[in-house]
Amino acid sequence: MLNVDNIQCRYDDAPVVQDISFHVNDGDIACLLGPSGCGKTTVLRAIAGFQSVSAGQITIDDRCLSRPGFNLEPEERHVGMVFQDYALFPHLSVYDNIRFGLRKHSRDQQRKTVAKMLDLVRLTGVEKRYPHELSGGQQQRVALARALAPSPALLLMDEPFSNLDTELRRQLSLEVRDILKEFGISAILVTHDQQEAFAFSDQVGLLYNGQFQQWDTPFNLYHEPANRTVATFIGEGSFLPGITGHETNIVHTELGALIGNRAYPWSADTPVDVLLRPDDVVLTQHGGLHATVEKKVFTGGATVYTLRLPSGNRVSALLPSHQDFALGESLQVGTQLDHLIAFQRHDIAPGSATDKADL
Ligand SMILES: Nc1ncnc2c1ncn2[C@@H]1O[C@H](COP(=O)(O)OP(=O)(O)OP(=O)(O)O)[C@@H](O)[C@H]1O
Repeated sequence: MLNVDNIQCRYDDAPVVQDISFHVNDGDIACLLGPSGCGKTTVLRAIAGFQSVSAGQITIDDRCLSRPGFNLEPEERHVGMVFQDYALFPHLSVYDNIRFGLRKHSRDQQRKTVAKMLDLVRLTGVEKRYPHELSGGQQQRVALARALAPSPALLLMDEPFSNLDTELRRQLSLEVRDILKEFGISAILVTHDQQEAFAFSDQVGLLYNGQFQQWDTPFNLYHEPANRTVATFIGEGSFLPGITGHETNIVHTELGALIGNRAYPWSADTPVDVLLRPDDVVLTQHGGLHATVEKKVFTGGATVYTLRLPSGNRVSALLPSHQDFALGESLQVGTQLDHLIAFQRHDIAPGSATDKADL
């Protein structure tokens, strides 16, 4: 449906994002994730028509929206937008805010659409109120209703939940996802919150320094990171040094011989770093290694421990919180892995194809 083909955007003649390609299928929710300043909003603004492209093109259903020298007006794109700060008109009632994009429709049609939208965002009954008479969460629902009222082909959302407190943020983002899915609305979310990106989206693109590091499902970003940047940014994890064995799927580490399920491209005795997620590190009864509890973060159902291994290397372990270990306590730990993600150490530039292997 939406096709972003190799676009580049510039500010003051310097490229800010480049080589950006992805597509969004009908009814899919995509997400642009990345640290502050990596270019997420710039890509979103290019799709909305507020930012021109200096290379590549953007199309919706084969209709060209942008290419160098051509920028279809934002209002001609059939794209809705929801912003972080709600951007409601303060002097207009909820009713008038929602019907703002429906000025070409008949009064009767406007009334029916506004009622339908209020029902959709579960706000029926507040149409006469003004934005300042609503909570932040309610204002954002009105903004969503306003953006969806003209039936856009695509909804763009720029950090729409970040002005809300944590609990409301989680709750509203799940509700909005349900609404989009129920009505088959395609959308792109911009966020720097990884948990939000994972819970909300079908596909996530990780942007770093203006370039995509990986465009994939949340599951693959977590379990199959394409390079060190993705492995470091996504999820919690530690890199444990190891040496490849003579068998092409084994890495020898302090935590024992870790066995992957695929062959790696390196010769024996190559220094590598193995990515260990906190749920890969487990307590063992027999064998294993003694590790000292250095830090602990209680998260409710589980506790994340930072463990120091005899070598001084540190790993994280996610353990059920009913087993409560004290700082300084010694635990016997091992690993439980489905497959290995390893990166060759130092001698190849991070991010290059041969730098990484799934084992
Ligand atoms: N109008 C502008 N003129 C010049 N540089 C800009 C302009 N807007 C953004 N930039 C720069 O472009 C880069 C990308 O900005 P952008 O807003 O797209 O990042 P972002 O990933 O959305 O960040 P954040 O999460 O902080 O909103 C930043 O370095 C920013 O300083």
